[in-house]
Amino acid sequence: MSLPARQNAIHIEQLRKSYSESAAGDVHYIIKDVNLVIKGGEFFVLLGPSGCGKSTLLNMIAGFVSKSGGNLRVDNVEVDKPGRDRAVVFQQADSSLFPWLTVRENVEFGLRMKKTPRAERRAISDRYIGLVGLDGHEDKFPKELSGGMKQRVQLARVLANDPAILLMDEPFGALDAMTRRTMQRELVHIWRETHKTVIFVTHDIQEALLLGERIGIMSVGPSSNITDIYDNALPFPRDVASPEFYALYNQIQSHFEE
Ligand SMILES: Nc1ncnc2c1ncn2[C@@H]1O[C@H](COP(=O)(O)OP(=O)(O)OP(=O)(O)O)[C@@H](O)[C@H]1O
Repeated sequence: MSLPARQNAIHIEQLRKSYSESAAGDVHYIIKDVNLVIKGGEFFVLLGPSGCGKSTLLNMIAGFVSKSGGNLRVDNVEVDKPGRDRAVVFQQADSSLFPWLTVRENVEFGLRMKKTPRAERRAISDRYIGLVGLDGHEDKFPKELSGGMKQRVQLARVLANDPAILLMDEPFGALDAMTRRTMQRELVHIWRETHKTVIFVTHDIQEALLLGERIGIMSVGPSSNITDIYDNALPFPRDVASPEFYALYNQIQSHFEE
């Protein structure tokens, strides 16, 4: 019998994406020949400069963007559309929350769609509202919340639907530094508690090192690719002031210099 941590693995082979083909038949690839295996339960960070194709790759795994070539399988099933096993957390929580619903109603929205009984819905929303630190705010509307609180609601809503794979596209990019640090800590806590597979996109090296078990470096586009993968076995909670953290930071930064 396979262990739960082995499920939800993602296999990517020679994956390509192009949006255009010139009259001469030249193909302009955004990403080209990406090969990657992500283990179930792993926290994987995709790190790369702006415009290199991180979101494109994430949206292909989500099933929002079709591939132009290669293979992309989740649990050995080829991805060709979005699925309940995968959920995306976007940078802007505003666009994903319903302004006319309270925090609790937003968190329970997917469960309502699935016709989960009321008592069960309540128990699940209580759990995740608590997990993201929003106890006491259940009856507030999005307009009454700060940016960080809205991002927590988005995360609680995604978690309430219990996807096996969390696809996070610079989810803390719009937050102030202190809130961002708190959210990073909470995400690590949630990941260690729920054993979900996480793919987290960022262009911030420190964020990548605070979160990831492995960090995949994407090259500058076009025809972007994952050029290097770093293992990050530093213990949690990670200490940005430790010599090991600093050494790994410098190693990764050297990719983006010149
Ligand atoms: N629908 C589209 N049609 C054509 N080109 C697109 C489309 N979506 C993205 N691109 C191009 O693909 C490239 C990669 O974009 P993508 O958003 O994946 O990069 P990114 O690494 O996530 O960038 P950032 O860090 O700035 O968010 C960019 O050059 C972008 O212009």
